[in-house]
Amino acid sequence: MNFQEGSGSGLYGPIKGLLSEESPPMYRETSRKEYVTYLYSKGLDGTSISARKMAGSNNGRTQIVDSSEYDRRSEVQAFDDSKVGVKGLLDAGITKLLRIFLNNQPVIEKKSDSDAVTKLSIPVIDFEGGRHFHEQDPEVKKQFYSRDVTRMFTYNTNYDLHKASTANWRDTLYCVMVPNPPDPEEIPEVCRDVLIKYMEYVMKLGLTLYELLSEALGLNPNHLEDIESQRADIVREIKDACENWGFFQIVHHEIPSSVKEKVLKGVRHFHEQDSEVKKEFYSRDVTRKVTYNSNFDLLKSPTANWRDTLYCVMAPNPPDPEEIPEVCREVLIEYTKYIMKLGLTLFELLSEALQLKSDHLKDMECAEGLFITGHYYPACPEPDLTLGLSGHTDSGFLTIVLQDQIGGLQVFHKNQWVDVPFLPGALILITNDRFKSVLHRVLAKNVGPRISVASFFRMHFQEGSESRLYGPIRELLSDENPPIYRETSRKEYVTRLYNKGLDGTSLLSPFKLQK
Ligand SMILES: O=C(O)CCC(=O)C(=O)O
Ligand SMILES: [Fe+2]
Repeated sequence: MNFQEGSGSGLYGPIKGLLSEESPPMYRETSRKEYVTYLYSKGLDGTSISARKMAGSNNGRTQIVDSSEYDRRSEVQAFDDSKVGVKGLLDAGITKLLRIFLNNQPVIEKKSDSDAVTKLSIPVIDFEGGRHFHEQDPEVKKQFYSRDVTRMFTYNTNYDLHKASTANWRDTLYCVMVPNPPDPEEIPEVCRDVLIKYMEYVMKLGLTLYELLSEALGLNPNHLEDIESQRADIVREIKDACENWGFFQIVHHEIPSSVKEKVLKGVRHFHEQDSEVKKEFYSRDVTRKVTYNSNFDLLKSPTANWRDTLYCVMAPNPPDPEEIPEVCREVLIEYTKYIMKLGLTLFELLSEALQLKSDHLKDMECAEGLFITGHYYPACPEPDLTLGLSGHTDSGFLTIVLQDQIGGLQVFHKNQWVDVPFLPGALILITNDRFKSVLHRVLAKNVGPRISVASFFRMHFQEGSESRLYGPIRELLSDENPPIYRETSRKEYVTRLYNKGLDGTSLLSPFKLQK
């Protein structure tokens, strides 16, 4: 807290639960005021302070293919029997796409036509706000220049200019954001919105870190935090994103960059192994926990996509580690732990956003099943004639997608396809049911490979109890809000997905009740 915030009389000292005769206190108690005053009077002196409509617009190029002109089934089968995937086709030097990849939707807009792609963009937090403040006209900035530590917003050069032996080459904008947020009008306009949003993310990250630090000290996870109120802001943002987009990007989550880089690399290594090594995994047997193939729906869908995938059923019953390809074994196991944890956090926030108790979605077993897919989209010789992944809605309760820097993922929003830009460190999340289940696809590109890892929270065929039925959450139903969908079992639902393939239509529509 800053000077003027909170109770002045609270004292802080070593956590009592950590003290004993062998570990007597090493530091005396102090008040916030004494501590922060000391910081300001000392300055930085080098010492410790000890403290995606489907047709889209028609102005693009169209591609119509009559699939009855050739024996599609046997060409598909021949491709499947080769077990080399689209990567194998590229490696063999093809420069023209096999017919099975040509898009036979009645119309597909030319994807590279930027006018056909919307100017709408996924809400992303602009972290440039701080820089804009400093690059304003000095006269504008002067009104904030102050050393009055009771002001919520100030700007100056070296907060300790008058105390420190050496001044530093730096100007700073200071903002006291919680517990009593300033009136937004007090925040410099050029960075107002971004500071407010940024604060929300930082508060959330702080909570997580406090929990981890508490646990590292062997204390109750809530020991170090009592700033839970900030969670309400995140829940509000999530509700808004889920109702309006069915999609959001998250930054500042708990998965270390190193783990994300390693899992993308691991998936790439798997796909770039010798075809003979990969063939032992090539299968369409949905009862196997770890398989690899090109287009899970190759034999059902109207068009093949330019993509190969490694599939791993990781929860509730993980495979024997030996079953996971060696080149990505360790990292997939590690990534699973992080994704399960992040999933639990997201299900809590989503439950709250639905005004249910935090554990509601978890208690419904939404977080029990995890199906991880490692996609490989090689550079495509004719990217305008096919797709990396046809338009679809996902089959799980929630999907967390990690994509690399190549891009190509799009979501359908307000009758337009919107690009999902690569954000370093961002995860992409797709929600189902009351919240929008967003239609999305991946473009094929002439650069690549593009790697992505999509983690679906859903059980696979053989997992969990077969009799369990899923339908609209009862607590969300009322006379004004009658159920829109009928109940279904996991088996019926997943079987439908596999029988239907990705044909550009919503997976949920067959489960709609008649009006
Ligand atoms: O590769 C991507 O970015 C998206 C993958 C996806 O939507 C899926 O696997 O369902
Ligand atoms: Fe998807």
